[in-house]
Amino acid sequence: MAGKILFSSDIDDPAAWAAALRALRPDLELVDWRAAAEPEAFDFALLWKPPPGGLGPYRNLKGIQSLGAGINQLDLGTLPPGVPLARLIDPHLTETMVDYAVTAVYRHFRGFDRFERQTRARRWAYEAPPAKADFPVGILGLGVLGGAIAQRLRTLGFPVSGWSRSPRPLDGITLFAGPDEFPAFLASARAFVCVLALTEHTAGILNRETMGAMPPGSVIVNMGRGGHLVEADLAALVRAGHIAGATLDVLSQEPAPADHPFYDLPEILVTPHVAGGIAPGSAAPIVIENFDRAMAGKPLLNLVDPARGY
Ligand SMILES: O=C(O)C(=O)CO
Repeated sequence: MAGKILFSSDIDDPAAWAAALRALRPDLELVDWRAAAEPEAFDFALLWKPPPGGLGPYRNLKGIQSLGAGINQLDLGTLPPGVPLARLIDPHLTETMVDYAVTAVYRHFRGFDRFERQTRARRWAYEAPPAKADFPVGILGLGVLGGAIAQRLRTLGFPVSGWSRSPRPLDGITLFAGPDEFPAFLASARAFVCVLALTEHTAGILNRETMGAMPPGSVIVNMGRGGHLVEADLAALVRAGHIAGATLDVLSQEPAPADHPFYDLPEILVTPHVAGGIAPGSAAPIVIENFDRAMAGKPLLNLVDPARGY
């Protein structure tokens, strides 16, 4: 069915998206919000964030597709009530998230974080290469992304554990579920990779108490949302030497202000929310499928449950 799709993102390219959709479905017109006249003519929206001024004027939307696996950047409370919202899960996004997690884990595992600092300090300090058996990795969040990261790390030879709110069986991964098993999970690893959805239950889950319960020398990789981590607590635990380092792709404020304390801590590497890549060529078929479902009144793929928050 022909239709008109609103596009809004400050990081994705509207021309590339228009071309990718047109190549598959010439009857679909994608219009960037800056060029959008007649808001009531739009059927569907493809968004990283809503346009300034919100979606109120776009009264006839039948579905909204996030341009990310996460949806918190959309601020659910500001979206039109009753319009279904979908997360974006596609092979390119998953692969780029897996690549990022593996790179960050290896960087800490092989001590590149320390060697980078030693290089700048003109120091040569030999260390015997470590064994993976001594570097178990714990994954917070075992959805599509967490599951793929856990399996890849396991294939690479790391002992892997995972925690999710409800049990998610995964081959070869030591599983922990729910609040009762969280302390045992925190004791089970040396590197912790967070890919949880941000909800009222997971906000601030990496805090003084939980990171303090991790084995001394643990490292944190956060590629979920900035709201998962209490930043002042991480800074304090790094200064105290309990947490050895962190690789953070997401912060509570993005872009981070130039005076953010993490910029002064050599143990912390900040990347500018680049972990997951969205490629129009890869994701366009999923967007089209969800457009067609929305127009037919069918449930969207990767539909967000507003009560659950993801
Ligand atoms: O897909 C998302 O939500 C991301 O934040 C990717 O990094």
